[in-house]
Amino acid sequence: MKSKCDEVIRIHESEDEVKNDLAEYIAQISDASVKDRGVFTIALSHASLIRLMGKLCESPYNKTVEWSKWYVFWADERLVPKNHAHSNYKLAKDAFLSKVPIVPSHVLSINDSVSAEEAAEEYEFVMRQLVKSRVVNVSDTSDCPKFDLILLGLGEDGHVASLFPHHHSALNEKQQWVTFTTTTTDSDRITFTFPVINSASNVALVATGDAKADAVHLAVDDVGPECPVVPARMVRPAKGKLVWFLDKPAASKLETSK
Ligand SMILES: O=C1O[C@H](COP(=O)(O)O)[C@@H](O)[C@H](O)[C@H]1O
Repeated sequence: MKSKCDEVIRIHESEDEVKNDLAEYIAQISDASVKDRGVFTIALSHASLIRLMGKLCESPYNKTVEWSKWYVFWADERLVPKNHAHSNYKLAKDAFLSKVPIVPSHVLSINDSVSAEEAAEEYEFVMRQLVKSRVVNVSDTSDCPKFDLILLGLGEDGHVASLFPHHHSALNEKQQWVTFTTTTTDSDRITFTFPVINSASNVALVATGDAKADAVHLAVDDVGPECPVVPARMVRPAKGKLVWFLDKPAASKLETSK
C-alpha cells in the first residue's frame, strides 16, 4: 500500500520533451519560491538527471531565472574528489552550474576529504545552520528542512538518491537528515534520508529509457504484497507535491499505459 500524497505522472513522447517540461517546471518553482521567500533551495541527484536539466542553461531560462537566489544542495554525493568523473559536483558544474550565474558560495558541496560518516554529519550540520537562518525553510510538522524542490533520479533497482533496496538502516532512518553508505561497489556516498525527502515542498522523480520501466512500475502501480517495496515507492512528500517525469519507454510497464 502507498499512503496518499499529491502525485502527478507526466509521460512524454521523447526524452527531449522531458527536458523541456522539466526545465519549465524547475523555472516555475524557482520563480514562485523567490517571490514567496526571496530564495530558491534545490537538491540535485546524480548523472542522467543533470543531463536532463540541460535546457535550463539555454534561452529563455539562462536569462529569466533568478540564479543569484538559488541555493544548490546534493540529495546524494559520492566521496570522491570534486574533479573526479563520478563526482555529482563535477557533473553538475560541467553541465550546468558553470554556465549560469549561480553564486559560488550558494553551492553547498560535501567535504570529500573525510570519511563518509563524517561527511554526512558535516553536511547535516551545514543544513541545520541554513535552516536556523531560514535560508532553507522548515517543515510545518517537524524540525526537518523543507526544500523548495528535490530532484531525484531512479536506479534500475528502484533506488533514489543513495537509498538502496535492502539497506534497511538508511531506508528506515528517522532522526538523521543525512546518512551514508559504504557498501556500494563504486564509492562511499552520503544521502538525504526519507524524513528530508518527504518534507520537501516539491519532489520530482525523473526517469527515461526502458531500463527504468520495471522500477517505475514497482514504484507507482498497486503491485501486490509479493512484490518488493522499492525505495522510490517510499517517496511520499507529506505536505508537498510529487511529480514524475517519464518518457514513453520508462512508462511502458505502468498499468495505466497498458
Ligand atoms: O546511483 C545513482 O543512480 C541513480 C540513477 O542514475 P541514472 O544516471 O541512471 O539516472 C541516481 O538518481 C542517484 O542519484 C545515483 O546516486
